[in-house]
Amino acid sequence: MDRPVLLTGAGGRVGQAVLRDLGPKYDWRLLDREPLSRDKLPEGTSKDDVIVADITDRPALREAVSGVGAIIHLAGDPRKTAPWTSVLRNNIDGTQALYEAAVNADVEKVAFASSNHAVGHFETETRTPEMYRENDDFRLDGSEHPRPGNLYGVSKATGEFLGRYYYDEYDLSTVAVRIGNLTKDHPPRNYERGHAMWLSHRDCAHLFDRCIQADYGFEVVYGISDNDRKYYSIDRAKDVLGYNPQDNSAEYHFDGTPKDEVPQ
Ligand SMILES: NC(=O)C1=CN([C@@H]2O[C@H](COP(=O)(O)OP(=O)(O)OC[C@H]3O[C@@H](n4cnc5c(N)ncnc54)[C@H](O)[C@@H]3O)[C@@H](O)[C@H]2O)C=CC1
Ligand SMILES: O=C1O[C@H](COP(=O)(O)O)[C@@H](O)[C@H](O)[C@H]1O
Repeated sequence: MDRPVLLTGAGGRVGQAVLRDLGPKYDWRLLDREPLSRDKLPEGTSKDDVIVADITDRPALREAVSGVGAIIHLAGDPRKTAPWTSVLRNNIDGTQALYEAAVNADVEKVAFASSNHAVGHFETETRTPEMYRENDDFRLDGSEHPRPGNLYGVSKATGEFLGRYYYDEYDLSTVAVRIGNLTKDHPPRNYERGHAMWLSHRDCAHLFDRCIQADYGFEVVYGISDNDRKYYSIDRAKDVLGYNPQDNSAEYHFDGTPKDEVPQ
């Protein structure tokens, strides 16, 4: 990518995981509604590369996307309990504003942070908890229709549809990454579902790197590490994006301690 990359929601958990590994690789433009402290900025980035603005601020977005080649769109309300008023504004209106600005600025591709909660209602009483276990072969692969588990999930499914529309109507390459559960250094502790959908920090950064580098039209992929326990297939991410994850929750005990740790 020879043009700048816009990262929205740059100050958050996913944004910081991306910047920690990909910081030196791209010419970044960073947008967040909260100011970013110096320690959140990759080396070589200055305050001039930071736009402190709300994602629904359309004039600010127009400026933010000018000259940009690709966008990683993370800004939004990430709470699974978020109320409708918040997801409507931050996640749905904000994502539409982002796509509109992207098309008008001839951006090449957009990677959108969707969520496991866009498909939460596949986790039915009859399937759980078996589907979280290693020997269960139930898989979602991204070709299924969303079945949101909450209003936050509805907003993420809507973001995916916006991507579909902007690709079909304007040829804007889009990938929706249904992110599992991002935690640093170890899978979520004592949480079966979390072990099945763990996304490590380095796999997260690598996956979004592939979203910037690869060629695609419209895609929906799952963003998890290569966990032995899984009910999301990562085949599409591997085949289309060249995703090559390094981590696996099976290398950790259920309490999150690494299995290969030498006892003191
Ligand atoms: N952390 C995870 O495991 C997962 C995250 N996601 C999605 O990834 C994205 C990032 O999530 P996290 O980094 O965990 O959340 P976070 O809350 O740590 O970061 C979100 C960032 O976006 C900014 N932001 C929020 N609303 C904004 C607005 N209206 N305008 C501008 N900036 C705004 C916040 O200031 C914050 O810095 C979200 O869209 C979330 O739904 C999806 C699945 C799992
Ligand atoms: O979409 C999201 O999902 C993750 C994992 O969900 P959980 O139900 O296992 O907590 C969540 O941690 C994150 O905040 C959210 O944005």
